[in-house]
Amino acid sequence: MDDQSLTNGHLSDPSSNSLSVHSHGNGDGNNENKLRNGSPDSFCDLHVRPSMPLFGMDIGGTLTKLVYFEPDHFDDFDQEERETLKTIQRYLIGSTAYGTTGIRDVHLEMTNQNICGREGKIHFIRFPTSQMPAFIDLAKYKKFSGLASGICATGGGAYMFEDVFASEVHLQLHKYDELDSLVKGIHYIDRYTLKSECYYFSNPLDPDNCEKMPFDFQDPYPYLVVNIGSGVSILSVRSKYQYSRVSGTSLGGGTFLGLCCLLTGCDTFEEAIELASRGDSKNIDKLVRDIYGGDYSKFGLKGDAVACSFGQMMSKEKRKCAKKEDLARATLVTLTNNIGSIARMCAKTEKIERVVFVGNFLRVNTISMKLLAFAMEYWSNGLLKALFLEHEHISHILEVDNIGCFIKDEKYAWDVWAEAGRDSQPYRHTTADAWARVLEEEGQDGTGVTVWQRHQN
Ligand SMILES: Nc1ncnc2c1ncn2[C@@H]1O[C@H](COP(=O)(O)OP(=O)(O)OP(=O)(O)O)[C@@H](O)[C@H]1O
Ligand SMILES: CC(C)(CO)[C@@H](O)C(=O)NCCC(=O)O
Repeated sequence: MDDQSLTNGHLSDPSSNSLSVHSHGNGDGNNENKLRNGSPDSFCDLHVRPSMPLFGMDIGGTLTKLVYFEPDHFDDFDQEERETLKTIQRYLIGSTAYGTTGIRDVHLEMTNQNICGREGKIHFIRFPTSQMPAFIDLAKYKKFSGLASGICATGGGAYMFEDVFASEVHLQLHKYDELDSLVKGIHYIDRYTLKSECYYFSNPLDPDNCEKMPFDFQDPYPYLVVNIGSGVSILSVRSKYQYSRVSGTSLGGGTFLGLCCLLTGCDTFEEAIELASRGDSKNIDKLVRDIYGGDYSKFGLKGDAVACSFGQMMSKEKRKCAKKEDLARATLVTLTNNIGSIARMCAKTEKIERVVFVGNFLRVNTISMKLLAFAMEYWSNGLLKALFLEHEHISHILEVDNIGCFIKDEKYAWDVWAEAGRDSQPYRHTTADAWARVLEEEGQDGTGVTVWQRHQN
């Protein structure tokens, strides 16, 4: 359905996302991003106050995701910061709903996290990006800028709202690439041992025995990531530090929601999914048997496979009696199957067997997850495995991971950054030579490493 995106991987220029550690040779435009840890250029310009140490944002095309790392204690903050933090925390943790559209997903909370040497809990908050003006007012009112000069942000909105944050909230958005963030977020989960994060559906072809099962994600390479947000990005991940965006499609979660609202008059994603859960897409789609009267055996197409999505709607009579539940279900199935089919082709081209589906389109959406599990298994004769994550919007986590770059003390900053960004090994390197050795140990090109220096306060 989206041929162009199958052939054109839209790769971000690796050199455009300026990071603290640069290993020369990454910006060779060879369709591959080497994931590097570090901070943006603006790190060099920090002065007076460091960046907001406990927050990160992912400002997407539909939803803005905010993470808050609640430290177990505030001992290492000064009095003024402590007061501001407590005010913000009272507001954030004191409630699970903010205004009419902001939500804290309590079930996603991650306890016993160690971020940059601090123990604490990670909270996940989301609100529609369309509500950004209200969030900006709130950030002004709660004096976010009293705590820091900047905040780490990813997603397209980190670029779009950069100026307004600077002028209105007096916060600099330290920008991170959204796909770098996504891959780092996924890799963060192997440190989250309290609960199994990754899962799959056993027996996806047998609805009565199809069950959610934990999947050991300790050694996952290579794998494909299909990030279903407003649109869809597909990445091939070869190692912890190497990935490429192999494809994408504009027919994504935003398309489902937009079309569903148009066709059924619903207003929210939850409503759309609820309608779909009660609908039957067979009343809307044309199946192979509606065309063949049974299977099309020569090419292995079963009679109950969809031959033509929305094909019944060619008939005026059928349109008249189409129920909104059926329309919602057909929209969901159409979008999901199309994404599944593009994912399958990418997996084949990339010679990859594990496909991790993420993105908020999958939130409260077991229908699509089971459909994807079915499609991967059925159409690949059991070769491909569809995997899912409890934190389906995993990319937020990155920003917390980068907190190390922005804490106050220069020496400590480098240490915790190294710790946070480089597995859990306690590296103690602050020079370019030392970083070059670290990169080489990890099998990366360590030549020509430069280390950005932050201005002394
Ligand atoms: N409460 C919600 N409101 C709106 N959409 C929702 C909601 N919950 C789930 N969704 C679905 O999730 C999609 C957005 O997913 P996600 O937050 O991963 O993407 P995004 O970051 O906004 O988009 P992109 O990455 O393309 O910029 C929506 O298009 C919709 O299909
Ligand atoms: C533009 C982004 C990356 C924004 O997150 C996403 O919505 C997307 O991957 N859209 C699909 C674009 C395409 O490849 O056709």
